[in-house]
Amino acid sequence: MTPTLYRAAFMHTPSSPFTDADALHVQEDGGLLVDGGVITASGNFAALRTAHPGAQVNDLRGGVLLPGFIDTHVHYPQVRIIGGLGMPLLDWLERCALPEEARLADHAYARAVAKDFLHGLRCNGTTTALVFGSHFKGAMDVFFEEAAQTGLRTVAGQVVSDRMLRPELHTTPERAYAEGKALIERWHGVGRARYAVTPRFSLSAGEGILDACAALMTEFPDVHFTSHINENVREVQTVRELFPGHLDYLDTYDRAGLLGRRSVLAHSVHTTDRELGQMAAHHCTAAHCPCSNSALGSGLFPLGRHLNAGVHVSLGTDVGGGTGFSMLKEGLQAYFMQQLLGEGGVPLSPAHLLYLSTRAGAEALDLHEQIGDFSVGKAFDAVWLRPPEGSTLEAILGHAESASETLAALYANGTQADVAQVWVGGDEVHARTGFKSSESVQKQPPVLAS
Ligand SMILES: Nc1nc2[nH]cnc2c(=O)[nH]1
Ligand SMILES: [Zn+2]
Repeated sequence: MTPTLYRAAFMHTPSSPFTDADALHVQEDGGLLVDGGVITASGNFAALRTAHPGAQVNDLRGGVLLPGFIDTHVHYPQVRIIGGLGMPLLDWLERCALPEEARLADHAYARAVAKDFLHGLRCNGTTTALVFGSHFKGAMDVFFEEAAQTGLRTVAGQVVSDRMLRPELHTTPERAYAEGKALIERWHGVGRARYAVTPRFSLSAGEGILDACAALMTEFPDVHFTSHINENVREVQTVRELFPGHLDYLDTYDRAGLLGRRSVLAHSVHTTDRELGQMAAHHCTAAHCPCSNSALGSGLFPLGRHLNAGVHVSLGTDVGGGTGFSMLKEGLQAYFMQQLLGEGGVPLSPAHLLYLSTRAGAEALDLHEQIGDFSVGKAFDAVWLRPPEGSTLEAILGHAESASETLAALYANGTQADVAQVWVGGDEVHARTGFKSSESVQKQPPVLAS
């Protein structure tokens, strides 16, 4: 097939702005040559055009092209209950989340929810997600089937628990192991799907369930692990009471043998220094979910303490405790919360926000050799942000004087309405009306005027 040369103003962070002052890479009139879904050359458009005269040009000027967003904590069964405000975590679970999760016992209902959920991801420019699944195996088969239809990259797992939720959401260690094994064998590594072993949290998963999870991870060492940790003070206190012989919340996962390079722990708001030290030693990731932490009043994420301890941090929307699928909004809320911490906060630049919503997620999932930025050899996973004509964001971008200003404006103002087109591995997975790649795109000067 003829390679495609994408012409766009693009930005990406091939390294971390937390450790590299020059992490933000910008091409104002850039070119990305894509062959077989993989970026084979990257640089200035004119130079690439000369070097590759036979390539088919896809002109994406008039917007900004970013690597596809990577959401590292989002719940599939909760898409239809986004917006339950005014409750702390445990009340919200009981009143909003769990009744809806019980409805996914019905496969037809689960399929409709999966479609809504996957649509929410892709129309917000999210190309990869670490997905907290359903308690029901059937609803997970349905989810993976639907995800394969969309072309998105998903790392997802059946959620397992054996106490303190609702009886219909409880399983046994034997069933958790058997159903997890069947799902891994059917879906892990098939197309763009991967599997994550997913106990809901230690509050609802006794030692037998955690051991069943560990057995799966021993048998299938390249699967992922995800759960919640230290989100809410009442939750932390209850876990302490349920595991009197353990040092702390992290120790409940650690002693079961669940922590490693591919472990992503969501929230981590009330984490102790001992736990941070152990998370760093195990190379775990903390998935920061700032909109959810705000909506449920869980607390202000201590980003500086995580970074100082050497804990990797990524970003998650935590739909439906969170307030929607937009990783732009999540980045902005992460910025707000560090601002609110005053001197204890980490000042986040636009480059940090881009890194947290793209490359940091790829690192969390150990997929950074394949996705997360626009380096040569990476899959072409991308989101083209192009504000609608007449929008405020269009006016702001037209007057931005630097790449950093443009990026800040995108995070401060961008919404789903600005997502014009989305690709995974070079395949178009979403196009706003009027922006199909088969249709001719209106030619406009680059937003990043030099
Ligand atoms: N935010 C959030 N925290 C949890 N802890 C256990 N389950 C959940 C959930 O569904 N959402
Ligand atoms: Zn969650």
